[in-house]
Amino acid sequence: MNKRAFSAPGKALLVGGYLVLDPKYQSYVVALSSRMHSVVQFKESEQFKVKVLSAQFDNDTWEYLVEKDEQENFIPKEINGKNNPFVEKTIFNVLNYFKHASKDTKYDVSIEIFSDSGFHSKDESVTKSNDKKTFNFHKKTITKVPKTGLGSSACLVTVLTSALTSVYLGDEFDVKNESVLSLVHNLAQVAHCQAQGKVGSGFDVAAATFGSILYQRFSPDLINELPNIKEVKTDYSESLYKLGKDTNWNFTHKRIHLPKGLKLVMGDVKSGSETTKMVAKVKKWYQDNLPRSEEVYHKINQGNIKFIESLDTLNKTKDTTLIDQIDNKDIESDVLLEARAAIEQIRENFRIITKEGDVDVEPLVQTELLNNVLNQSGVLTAMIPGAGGYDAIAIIVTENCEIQKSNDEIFEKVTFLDLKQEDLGILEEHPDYYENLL
Ligand SMILES: Nc1ncnc2c1ncn2[C@@H]1O[C@H](COP(=O)(O)OP(=O)(O)OP(=O)(O)O)[C@@H](O)[C@H]1O
Ligand SMILES: C[C@@](O)(CCOP(=O)(O)O)CC(=O)O
Repeated sequence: MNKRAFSAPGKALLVGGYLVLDPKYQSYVVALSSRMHSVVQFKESEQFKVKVLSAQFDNDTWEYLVEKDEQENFIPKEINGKNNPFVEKTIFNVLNYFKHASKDTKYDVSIEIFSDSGFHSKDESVTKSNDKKTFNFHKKTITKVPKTGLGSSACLVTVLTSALTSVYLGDEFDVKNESVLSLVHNLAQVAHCQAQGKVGSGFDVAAATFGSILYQRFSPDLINELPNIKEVKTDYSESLYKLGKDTNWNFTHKRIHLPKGLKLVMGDVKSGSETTKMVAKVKKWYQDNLPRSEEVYHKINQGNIKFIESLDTLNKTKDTTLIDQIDNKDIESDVLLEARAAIEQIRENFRIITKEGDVDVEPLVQTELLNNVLNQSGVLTAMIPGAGGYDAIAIIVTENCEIQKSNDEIFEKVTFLDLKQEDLGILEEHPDYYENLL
């Protein structure tokens, strides 16, 4: 049996929350060292089967028999009554994409999923390791273990898409090849949207695939226009093939990385904010308050762009005193002040939405926490990532700064996550590194 392994990173949307849903706005998405992994093995078989095992979550297993409907579309059917829409939609899309190329070849595919500890609360878990990797094992099924908000479903879909695509493409599946990444991205976006039942901005799947990026979304019509095979009797694979391979998705995913000497620190505060409800409330506030709401978005966007530009300037600067200025709480340089002011402009306007829209984008407790964080030495700036709410904070600090070890009572409710910014998205991993975890 062939055996290969892949991984994809979690994400933090540092600037661009809500605005990223509109293709006209840019966002700054950081990929994280917390990764999801897939280990895939397959052989040709009489019966088409895909088995996915996520042993860390009480040995969760999903086993699909793949059959064809009247229109010859591949339909995965779970045989033990277990449901995981993200797994099912990924299998559905990858298999139908390759339907024509694969002719009638049937496979028996087995995929193991491994998830780095950053994605879920470690409470009540035990670690298992070999000399290469350590993973946390939970007593509960995946849906019962609290998440930290790093985008586990997007990473899962991305590594599963990689695993299944590698079955079909063999040696041509090279994750250093941009067209391979584009194909995985396109198929993973489709599967993720279908599993979520909505077309989000897709920044999480884009970061899982391409790594840390400036992101501007694709048009939601691309996915909305795919046929719904429950309503229309049609060959789905034809439309999907065009969308996966021959369509220009027209989205931005330009590589970025944090400036030298700086690092990202993420703090998990308390899970509980529901992104879908928050997005609905912010959209309602926006519609009810036009044209003023557009001005608020405009100011947030100005802040986003100022932040992106100041990080770009920092990436190019030769000024060696800047890190000391941050460490000594003596920030004088224009570019550092600009980066701070940009985030303040974004936060100020998110607080307007919070108040007027009655939606906790930057609730008072988070405002107080972030303001306290800004007073610590070594801190350049701090924000609520993504949709905001009570979930998390993101802090950009100097490499020497050890804020995550602080005993200051302001961090009483904060659990710092053991992760860092990473440049790359999908990586090919060594399949043996996942064996004999004890
Ligand atoms: N390790 C895993 N094994 C199997 N399924 C997983 C795994 N991680 C995530 N999933 C799937 O993803 C679902 C969680 O997706 P959901 O969109 O609710 O959270 P998320 O992507 O982590 O959200 P956020 O963007 O807020 O971080 C799980 O219920 C499960 O179906
Ligand atoms: C509010 C939104 O812009 C970001 C949500 O980000 P997160 O899942 O909170 O990291 C929604 C989206 O982009 O799909």
